[in-house]
Amino acid sequence: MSTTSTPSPEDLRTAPKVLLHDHLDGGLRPATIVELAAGVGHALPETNAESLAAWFAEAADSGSLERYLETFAHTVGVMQTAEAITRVARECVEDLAADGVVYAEVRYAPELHVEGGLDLEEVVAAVQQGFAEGMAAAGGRIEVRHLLTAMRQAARAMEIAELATAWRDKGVVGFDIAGPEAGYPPTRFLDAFEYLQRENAHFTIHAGEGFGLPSIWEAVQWCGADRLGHGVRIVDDIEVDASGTPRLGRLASYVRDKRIPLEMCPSSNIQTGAAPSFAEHPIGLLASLRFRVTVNTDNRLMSRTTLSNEFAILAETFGYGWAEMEWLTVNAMKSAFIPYDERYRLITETIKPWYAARMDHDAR
Ligand SMILES: O=c1[nH]cnc2c1ncn2[C@@H]1O[C@H](CO)[C@@H](O)[C@H]1O
Ligand SMILES: [Zn+2]
Repeated sequence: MSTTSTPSPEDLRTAPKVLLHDHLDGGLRPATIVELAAGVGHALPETNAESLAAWFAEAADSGSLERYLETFAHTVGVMQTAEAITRVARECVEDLAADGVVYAEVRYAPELHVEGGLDLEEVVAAVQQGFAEGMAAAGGRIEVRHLLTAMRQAARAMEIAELATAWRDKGVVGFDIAGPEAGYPPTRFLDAFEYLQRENAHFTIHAGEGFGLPSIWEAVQWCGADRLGHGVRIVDDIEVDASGTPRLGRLASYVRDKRIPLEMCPSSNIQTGAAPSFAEHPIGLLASLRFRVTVNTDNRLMSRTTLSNEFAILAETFGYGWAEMEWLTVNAMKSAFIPYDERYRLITETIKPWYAARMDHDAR
């Protein structure tokens, strides 16, 4: 299903895209961090926007998830007032809309934004305000929803899960856990996941990034995750023999058979050491085996990336053309946490017509 022409970065930017895994506190504009930090007296490693951008990319490029996460001290540190949070949320929507994203689920951990005296509700309200302003300014070109994250090293998952259900009709569509994976298995938060299942609510779990198969197995088979954040290590359950024939183990088969979406983030995975290189990134194998693969940014600031840039990397590395990009985009839209009729409408009215017209144009 390969198309002949390789899409240019500009083409990739205009194509309608869907983003399921993007951290609000991993996508700030460097200039905004500089301004906000000056306002609250937060000390930054660099005070000029361009040097700060380079610092984040370099510091996050450590090969370890734990060290990668240390850089968030300088984003979370300037997101402690309602005004700052609203501004960051509004700019996030603007930046995603400018990159051609038509639907996004943006996540953050409310518990990390209470150091300036806000309560959890006020944090979510501040984000919602910014999202609403950004969407209004984009004039209907983009829909953005929240996912509320609980931090694995903390013990507030149940509270955050309840916050997610309290806000479910006001912009929040799901729940997640993030932070260091090794030593913090998903079952630590089983009460929160069971609560969400009883509430008919949706959740994704960061699993198979900084730790391997046991983490994915717990996320899916104990906790009932609707989607997997990254999930790259599922390849450890796939054996490719000398003739190149892949054999799936039981967990990999289950994930593929159940169409459990994998929120893959190529650039981020290289930085944290979850994948050795773009060419060896598991997304190539998993997409060829028809897992429900989706493409995401994770942290645009730390990876100095955009969703269209992640697609450009895949186009270059694996030769993906418009057909593959449409498949990945429809996969993401099918996997979103908004109601079926809304997903269906975006697929049939926004996504499919655009790719059909584009491929038709190329075929002439
Ligand atoms: O790829 C990741 N794996 C695990 N945790 C992450 C990743 N990216 C960001 N965060 C963590 O999620 C928090 C809420 O957005 C961030 O503050 C960061 O600590
Ligand atoms: Zn993430």
